[in-house]
Amino acid sequence: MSQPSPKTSASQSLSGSRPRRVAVVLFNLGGPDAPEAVRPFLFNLFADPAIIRLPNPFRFLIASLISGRRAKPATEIYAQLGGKSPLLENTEAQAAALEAALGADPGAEPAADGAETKVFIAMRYWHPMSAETAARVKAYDPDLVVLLPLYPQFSTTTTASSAKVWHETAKTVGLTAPTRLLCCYPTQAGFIDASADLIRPLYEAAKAHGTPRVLFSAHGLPKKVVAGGDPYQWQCERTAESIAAALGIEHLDWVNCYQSRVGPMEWIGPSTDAEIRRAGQDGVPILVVPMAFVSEHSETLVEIEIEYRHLAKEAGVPHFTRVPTVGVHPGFIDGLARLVRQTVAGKAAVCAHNGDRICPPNFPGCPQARR
Ligand SMILES: C=CC1=C(C)c2cc3[nH]c(cc4nc(cc5[nH]c(cc1n2)c(C)c5CCC(=O)O)C(CCC(=O)O)=C4C)c(C)c3C=C
Ligand SMILES: [Fe+2]
Ligand SMILES: [Fe+2]
Repeated sequence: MSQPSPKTSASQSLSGSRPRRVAVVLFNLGGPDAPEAVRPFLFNLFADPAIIRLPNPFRFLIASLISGRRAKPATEIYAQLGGKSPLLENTEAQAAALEAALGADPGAEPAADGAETKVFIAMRYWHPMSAETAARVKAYDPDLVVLLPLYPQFSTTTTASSAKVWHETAKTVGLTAPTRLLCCYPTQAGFIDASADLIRPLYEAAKAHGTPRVLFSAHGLPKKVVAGGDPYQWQCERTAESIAAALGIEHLDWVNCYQSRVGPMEWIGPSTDAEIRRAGQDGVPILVVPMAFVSEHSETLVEIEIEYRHLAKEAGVPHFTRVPTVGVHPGFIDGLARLVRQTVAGKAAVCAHNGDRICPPNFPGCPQARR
């Protein structure tokens, strides 16, 4: 880890000058790093007011109850991955790739003007969490902080929850540098083209088994959250249409569906399992594209790879393909680097879900329009 280079003034304002030292903070969910961590990880998740919308002490009570009940099945899920989630190591690989991409091309557009950039990780429900990362970012002493969620689509349950905790924690540790949140990028070219790139050869291979159907499968949300104004489903639909268009396959058979439901509430649909059964009835091969996740973890490596593959076999689907997440695909990483540069340059991308542009006022599905 390099030492920060000297700056003219620690409290240098951004107005009228480009930042010289930028901290990019990647937000992700976090996952248990050992079997003993599963229950406290789940407690942190269900104690989040963005997930369980109750005041305390009821929320903590419910979180304690649900995490206790869910710990056993969740531990079994993580046991299939060696007892831990691979999310942190995969996010670290993305952080290293992004840092390299940001440092590698000083001539890129828009120019970063020689700003030194360091990439950090703040997980929401397991380590490293905001408190430890905010302290490390403060020690780096940046003159700009860019918050970059590894969630292409904005949700109150993910990006907004992480941003809220980040701002509270930054205040607690005395991190006062100007901070910009890059809210979302569901149709950003780098993300979309990298996704299409990964699908194309697998689609060609699946054609040997019939005309494939592409299932763009996103993590679901309770219907109530969407009815409350969460733009996540709207943005997921835009991602699915954009990847489908980028594939450039005539008469492509595709559907947008939702996985990973937990709890008794009604969730948005159609569900991925219902779509797998329908594909079985129709006798078509399927490709499952995890379009709301950008790296591998339990929801892709267990739920899709093991559980859905098994369900597809039972349902009579002739051929099942799990498409990998974009991970460190150079097109995806370069797309993120471009968004960061735009944000640093103050040009755009504070809200990047409308391509690479700031959304017009009250643009449907834009989280900025709801403030
Ligand atoms: C697009 C990203 C995600 C949204 C939206 C989201 C909402 C959401 N999640 C739960 C409950 C659980 N999620 C769990 C795991 C998990 N969730 C996401 C992403 C989103 N969640 C990821 C990346 C992961 C995987 C973590 C890992 O494996 O490392 C879990 C734990 C696993 C399990 O028990 O199945 C729960 C529980 C809710 C309730 C919710 C919206 C209200
Ligand atoms: Fe989740
Ligand atoms: Fe937007």
